[in-house]
Amino acid sequence: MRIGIAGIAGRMGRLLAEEALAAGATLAGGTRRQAGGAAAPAPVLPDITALFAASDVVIDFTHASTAAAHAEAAAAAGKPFVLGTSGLSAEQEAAVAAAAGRTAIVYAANFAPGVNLFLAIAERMAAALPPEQYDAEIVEMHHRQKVDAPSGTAVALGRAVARGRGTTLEAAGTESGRDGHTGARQTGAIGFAALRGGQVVGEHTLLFAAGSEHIALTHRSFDRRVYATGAVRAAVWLQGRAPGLYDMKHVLGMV
Ligand SMILES: NC(=O)C1=CN([C@@H]2O[C@H](COP(=O)(O)OP(=O)(O)OC[C@H]3O[C@@H](n4cnc5c(N)ncnc54)[C@H](OP(=O)(O)O)[C@@H]3O)[C@@H](O)[C@H]2O)C=CC1
Ligand SMILES: O=C(O)C1=N[C@H](C(=O)O)C[C@H](O)C1
Repeated sequence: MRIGIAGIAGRMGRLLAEEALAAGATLAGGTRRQAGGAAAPAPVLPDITALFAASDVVIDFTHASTAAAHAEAAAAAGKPFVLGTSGLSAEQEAAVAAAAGRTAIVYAANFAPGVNLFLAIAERMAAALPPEQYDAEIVEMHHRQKVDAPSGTAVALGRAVARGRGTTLEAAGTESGRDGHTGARQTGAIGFAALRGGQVVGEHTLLFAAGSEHIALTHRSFDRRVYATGAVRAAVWLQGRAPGLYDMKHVLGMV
């Protein structure tokens, strides 16, 4: 299997190249935004179209602004696509979903198995703890280079809580970046707080706070290789898959 890697010189791109080779795949090459900077571990191709032409599957951990065009390139080439980029807008997510009508796409906020179990548990906790009594707050911390907030995983946790409560994140309402005279917390809203500093790989805590008790669940990643291993696993799983929008719970057999 030939794996192509968008953003091959990035933090994730370099690990994805190592994990693709470790899984016995061939590295078809990669793309990058600009010449120069960190060395790429495989040939850099001129653009995403050339990358799809050279690959059986492309893995993309780059920037939200590229997601819609990359998903469209996957659909045009009829090749499967693994998308791990975070910070997509509703419009960008809709474009990815539309492309998945024509080719198989795994789009996941987090490729670590433990986080995907966390998402399933979050939904069950939310279903059991009434929003009138239990305020849901999500706290995440990442390395100082991260460019988007809240993290994709934090948003996925918020969506899981909303689903467990029989609603959506949009309908439940969110509170983030509290500062100054914010007024009292809205009942049922889902709170987000993002910390940035040092080289923290990724930490997420989901807290349900009631008048007389708190319950909190935390996931910590110590090595971002866990994401690369999961993404390569998704690339292998996609081979021969029918068009559709999948996520890591499908790859892990959790549904
Ligand atoms: N789903 C998951 O499990 C995980 C998701 N992520 C997400 O993956 C993404 C990348 O993270 P990370 O590897 O740390 O980031 P880096 O900044 O280290 O790497 C990003 C790569 O993408 C390229 N790139 C950046 N912007 C653009 C652009 N506008 N057009 C084309 N290429 C671009 C860069 O190219 P160049 O080298 O030329 O600068 C670089 O190779 C983030 O959205 C992050 O949140 C990260 C870890 C796990
Ligand atoms: O940028 C990162 O590093 C990470 N991004 C993903 C996210 O936004 O949730 C996954 C992981 O937390 C690392």
